[in-house]
Amino acid sequence: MSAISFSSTHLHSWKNPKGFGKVRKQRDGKLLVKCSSKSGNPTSLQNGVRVGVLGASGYTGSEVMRLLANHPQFGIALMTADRKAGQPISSVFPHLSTRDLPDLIAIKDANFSDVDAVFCCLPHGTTQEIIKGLPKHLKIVDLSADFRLKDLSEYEEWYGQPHRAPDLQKEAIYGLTEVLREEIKNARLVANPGCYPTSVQLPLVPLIKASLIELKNIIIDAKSGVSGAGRSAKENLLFTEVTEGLNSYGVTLHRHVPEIEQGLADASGSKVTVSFTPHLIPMSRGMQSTIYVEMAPGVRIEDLYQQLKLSYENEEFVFVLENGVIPRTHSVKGTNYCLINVFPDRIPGRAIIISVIDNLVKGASGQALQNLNLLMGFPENLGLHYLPLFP
Ligand SMILES: NC(=O)C1=CN([C@@H]2O[C@H](COP(=O)(O)OP(=O)(O)OC[C@H]3O[C@@H](n4cnc5c(N)ncnc54)[C@H](OP(=O)(O)O)[C@@H]3O)[C@@H](O)[C@H]2O)C=CC1
Ligand SMILES: CC(=O)N[C@@H](CCC(=O)OP(=O)(O)O)C(=O)O
Repeated sequence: MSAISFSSTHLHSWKNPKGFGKVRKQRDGKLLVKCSSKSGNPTSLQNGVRVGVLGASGYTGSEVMRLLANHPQFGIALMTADRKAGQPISSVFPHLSTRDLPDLIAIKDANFSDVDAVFCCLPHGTTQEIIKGLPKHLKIVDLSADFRLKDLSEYEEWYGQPHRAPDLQKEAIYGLTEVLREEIKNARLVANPGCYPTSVQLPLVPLIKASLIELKNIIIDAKSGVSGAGRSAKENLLFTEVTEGLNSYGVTLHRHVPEIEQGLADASGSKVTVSFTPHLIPMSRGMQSTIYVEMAPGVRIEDLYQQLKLSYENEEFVFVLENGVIPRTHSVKGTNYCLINVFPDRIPGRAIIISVIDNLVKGASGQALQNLNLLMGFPENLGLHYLPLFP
């Protein structure tokens, strides 16, 4: 299989992009998703899904809107913000000015009776209180970390506060699509994975399930573009602090450690402890996890490679590159792809795995759209046909 190929379904919906725009109710009560751009021809769609974007003035919110521009079934019914509530999207995100979108409003002013589903793109901590107050008919994909950890005491330990919506937390399904697809289809609330945990679990889960690697001595050296930290102003994110340098952070303490360990423990059936060090690199988006593992006795590098190839041969968004080809963040920029490869370490018995994603797409809004497609009964690839921006 070539590294990047498209099925005919891809090409069909890629060539005929409809959708995106405001949702309006017609006199006969039928739903009209008015799909238009200021520069393009309006098209309309009956019985479309009315989507709300909570936190639409942030990076993941804006990425949801970019992706929905290619979606044939979802229309944007409402968009919320906090400090920027009351502003038109064109003043907050000039790059979306060409689109006919609702103005940003505060969540307290939102009417959810005309909405079917929401992307919740809010800061973790505040999210659980907000989701607790949402009507029960809504399907929700939450991009924050609030509902990812199954063990509430672990949540409290790593997030420094007791969980304020424990019942909802029990209901939530972890949204690593390629691993939990069947559970996600029947969920109401999906906890979309963190970006680092996505880039780490996609290569490791199949290898652990096949008992090809040891559960000890897993070392993850991960690097993220600055958009991973969100759009709000922070001193450590100033241009002067970030440019021309590499900044490690959260050494041994990052809150993605328990999320990664939870996913790997689910795959193995026993406890897993990892070394994980994230770094901020001077680029806007993109993420690489370089993972050092010990192979199980008698296992060869070819076995790891074949297992990964086999696990992902029918997956659209996860690709194992040709032997020896090094995954690069440039190759996934703006796309929902995760590219993986595995290399023999010079230390006998060890392997080096490299995994790259775009933190804002497969690491956040793209995977969230993949999940909402499943929740609403659509093919999971709908609206996700983007080739990378390269170079
Ligand atoms: N950035 C990334 O790569 C990834 C992010 N995530 C997670 O997704 C979520 C969103 O991240 P991101 O888009 O980067 O964050 P941003 O900081 O860019 O955006 C946050 C959004 O939430 C709104 N908001 C902030 N506080 C409140 C509040 N108290 N009540 C209501 N709305 C509020 C903001 O409104 P306003 O602008 O008006 O203040 C803004 O729209 C976070 O939980 C993050 O951890 C997950 C994976 C990757
Ligand atoms: C560069 C950067 O700061 N990245 C964020 C992770 C973003 C993400 O995936 O995280 P959550 O959804 O779990 O918040 C961080 O390290 O906290």
